[in-house]
Amino acid sequence: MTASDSPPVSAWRQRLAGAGLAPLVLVPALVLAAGMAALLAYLITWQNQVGRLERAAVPRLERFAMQLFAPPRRYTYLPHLLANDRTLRDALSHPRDSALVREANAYLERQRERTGATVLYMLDAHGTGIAASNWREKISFVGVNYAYRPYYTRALADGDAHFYAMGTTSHRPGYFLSQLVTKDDGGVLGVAVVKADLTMPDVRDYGGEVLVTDAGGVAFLSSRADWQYRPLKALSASDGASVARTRQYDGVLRAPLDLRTKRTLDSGAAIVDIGESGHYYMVRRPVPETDWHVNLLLPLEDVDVAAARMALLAAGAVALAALSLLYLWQFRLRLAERERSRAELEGAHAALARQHDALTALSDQLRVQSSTDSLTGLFNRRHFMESLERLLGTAQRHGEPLAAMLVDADHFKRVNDEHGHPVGDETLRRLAAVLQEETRDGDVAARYGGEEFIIALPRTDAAAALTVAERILDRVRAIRTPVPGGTLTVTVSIGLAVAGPGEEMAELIRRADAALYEAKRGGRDRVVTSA
Ligand SMILES: Nc1nc2c(ncn2[C@@H]2O[C@H](COP(=O)(O)OP(=O)(O)OP(=O)(O)O)[C@@H](O)[C@H]2O)c(=O)[nH]1
Repeated sequence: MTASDSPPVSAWRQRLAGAGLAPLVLVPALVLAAGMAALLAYLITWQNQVGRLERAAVPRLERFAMQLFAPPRRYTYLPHLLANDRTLRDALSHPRDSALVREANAYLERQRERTGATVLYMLDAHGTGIAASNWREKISFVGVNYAYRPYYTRALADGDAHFYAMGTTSHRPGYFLSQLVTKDDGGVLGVAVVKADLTMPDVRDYGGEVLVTDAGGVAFLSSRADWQYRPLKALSASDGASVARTRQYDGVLRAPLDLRTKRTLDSGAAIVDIGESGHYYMVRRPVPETDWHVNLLLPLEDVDVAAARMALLAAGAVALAALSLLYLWQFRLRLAERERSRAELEGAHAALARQHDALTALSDQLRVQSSTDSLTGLFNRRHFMESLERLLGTAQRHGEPLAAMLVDADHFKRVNDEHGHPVGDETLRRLAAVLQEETRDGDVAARYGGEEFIIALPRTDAAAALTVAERILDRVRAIRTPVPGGTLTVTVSIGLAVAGPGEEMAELIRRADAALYEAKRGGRDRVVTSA
């Protein structure tokens, strides 16, 4: 098949529909369209909802940081105060003097109560705790060496320091403020330290979870109790070693949270899964002056549900629209089909009507032919006999006269013999024309056989019929048929009979024939009326 003789598109469409192929093509197309719409709606809704979360997340993080770090800043003055206190300096100078140390402990205890800080303590020049506000407690800082802690080393180097860290003894995160304590001669006497615990601010209205993680990713502050002291992911070897060395999570560190990053967004935030807990939008910020991070985790279940709902709606809408279009299309096809059937029916009907007309014409023609004599155009003998039978019946019912006359050409054999058969035929046609012209409507003139004619004249009595016969004789005498060398004239003899009451048709004809015989015998070219 070439391009030029391929069927037009509409024909293909009809073929598709007709062959039942439409569902094979349309159903997958519909499913694909609905699927695409669902996907698009899902992505757009998801993006919008996450955008909304993202816009809300940053101010929450800032608020959190403010709440977290506001309290410790209140204590910046305190280490300096301790470093210059005579009692404490005395205790540092004479650490073996238990009375001085007791006095220092009591002083620190009072200051702690007054200020609300978590622990106040004094380290000697080697970093060992000499006096502490928690000296009475089971886990006291007295006697513990903190020389490796940055707040100590930095104070030695810089005079003072502030430092956020996990407490190695308390295992609680805090804000450490330190101040170098010097002797009057400038030598190092020790370091005064104030620790303010960091506590978890109230984040109930954040719509999610907040975690503060250290450099190794351990969540040391968490809005969810079961996430506290758990690394976000399994600790790296070096982080594990560091945790072991500093001993800051001894006895509290738990299994990793198993955080898996699914996607990183342009903003730097990420979509993560946390173990079996679910699916979260996660944004994190470093905490200034520390190696910590604040992490905000917002659950994405609602976003997923909203996106899925929109996807479902979009797919439904597309499916509905597509089904409506399909229905319209089918409806149009069916309309076109019906229109075509109607046109076909009308065509068939018109063809039938034409056939019917042709048959009627043929039948008329046959009827005329079957009742007509082909040479003269007059009725034939069979038709005449049927007509006479009917006319005779009518005449007798109404008591009306009916005449019958037999008209026979005289010496016609001679015409044929002398001038040939065609001249004979022409003569017969001219005789027939005279008979046709001389009879009225309602009369029936027919060729009875050979050169003999017969006429039925209803409502005609003998006298009237005689007049007609005389006129026929005259007209025949006047016929001039051209023949080689001149013209031919003919005469006819007529036998006339008028039907008697109740007379049979055969009898009437027989009497007319007898009268005709009389006319021939009487010399021809005349009319004889049956008695
Ligand atoms: N040309 C022609 N001749 C016909 C036709 N039918 C009959 N004839 C002839 O008419 C002639 C009739 O002859 P006959 O019956 O002997 O009678 P006639 O010669 O007319 O003599 P009369 O009737 O006694 O006057 C015959 O020669 C037939 O052949 C016809 O259709 N055409």
